Amino acid sequence: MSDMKISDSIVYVGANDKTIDLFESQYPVPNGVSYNSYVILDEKVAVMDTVDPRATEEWFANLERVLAGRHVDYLVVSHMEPDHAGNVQKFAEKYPEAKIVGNAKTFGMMAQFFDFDLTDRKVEVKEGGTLELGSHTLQFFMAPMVHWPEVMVAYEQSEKILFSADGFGKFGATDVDEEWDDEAGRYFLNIVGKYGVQVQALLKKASGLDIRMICPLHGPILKENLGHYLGLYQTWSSYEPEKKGVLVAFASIHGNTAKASQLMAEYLRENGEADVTVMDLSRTDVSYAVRKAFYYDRIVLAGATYDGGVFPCMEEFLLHLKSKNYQKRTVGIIENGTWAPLAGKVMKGILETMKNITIAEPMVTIRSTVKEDTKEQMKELAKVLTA
Ligand SMILES: Cc1cc2nc3c(=O)[nH]c(=O)nc-3n(C[C@H](O)[C@H](O)[C@H](O)COP(=O)(O)O)c2cc1C
Repeated sequence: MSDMKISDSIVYVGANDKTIDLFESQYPVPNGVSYNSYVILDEKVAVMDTVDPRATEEWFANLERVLAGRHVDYLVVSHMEPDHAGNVQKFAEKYPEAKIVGNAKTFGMMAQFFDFDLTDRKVEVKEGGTLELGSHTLQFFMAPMVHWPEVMVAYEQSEKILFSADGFGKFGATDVDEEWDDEAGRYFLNIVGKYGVQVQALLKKASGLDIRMICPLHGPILKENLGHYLGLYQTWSSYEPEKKGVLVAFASIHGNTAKASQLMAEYLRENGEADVTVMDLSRTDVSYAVRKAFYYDRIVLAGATYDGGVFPCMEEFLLHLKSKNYQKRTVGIIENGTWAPLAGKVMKGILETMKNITIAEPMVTIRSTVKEDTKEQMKELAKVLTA
């Protein structure tokens, strides 16, 4: 990849990965992912994070070219997750003159991941601490659990750049032209979503800084319209919906619950609901469903009964939502069962363990296929949900 100039003194040296199957062994990334890394060239030279071991060679080649023979003074490690810190030991061996910058927790983890001598090489920073590079000064702010405990972000004071670690990250390689909100939302809500309170704390610290540019560790560098991105982070981290609308998410074995879900969407639209999305949980990766569930203010869960419980893809979806702190939403429930419908009870049971969830009545029970009486129940539920 060609070097990307961030400014006269700052250069991008990261790499795009378009061959990875699942990011974090879990998330499909149809447009790949980038592992961002930056070099600040001043009287002192600082490298901001390493990259995933999948991109080691490309990163070292980028780094060498940009350094053009200069020594490295500091490697700043924002956190120890291997997709960014995977090359810390290799870097430390290749650049023995470089000091490693982290906080107390970073160094505790570094010893767990690696086995190299940090004596005389550690620069331990604390909240608000600074690192002088010449005309550039990095100031560090701790961002615990956004999304690992040792995370810290760095604010470069002269150019007003926030090196935001995984904050403001996005799936997708940097050379792919795609809209930011959806893939950044899927990244945030699935990966950092659980830690809304901690993200709010970081946003509060950021509000005291004059930020002109955000350099995250995944996805594009944000240079314009920063209020848009900060606003979305505010919405996501406070678990507020992005838009008024309904997700109808279904788990159907033989297709009847799927048909009922399409019908439910029709009834919602007939009641004036402008934005309704229907999703097949068997055939949609759960990370997209989680993103859409947070996007809207309401959801209808339609699940077939399966072995005395709910069809597993619905249960998995609900457990993901619970682990990401899904809350502040109204939920309608449709269950289907042929001999002993139980899916509704199971779905309700999981929902009741979440905060601020309102379950809309009536809960609809379908026995195998939709009949007139179930149509009436669904129409009633649609009315309640759109009231
Ligand atoms: C393996 C399997 C297990 C099932 N277990 C139950 C059950 O415990 N109770 C029940 O009422 N229906 C059970 N059903 C029936 C489903 O709930 C049935 O598919 C549903 O009523 C029709 O909806 P669908 O076409 O969306 O799958 C089961 C179906 C299958 C294939």
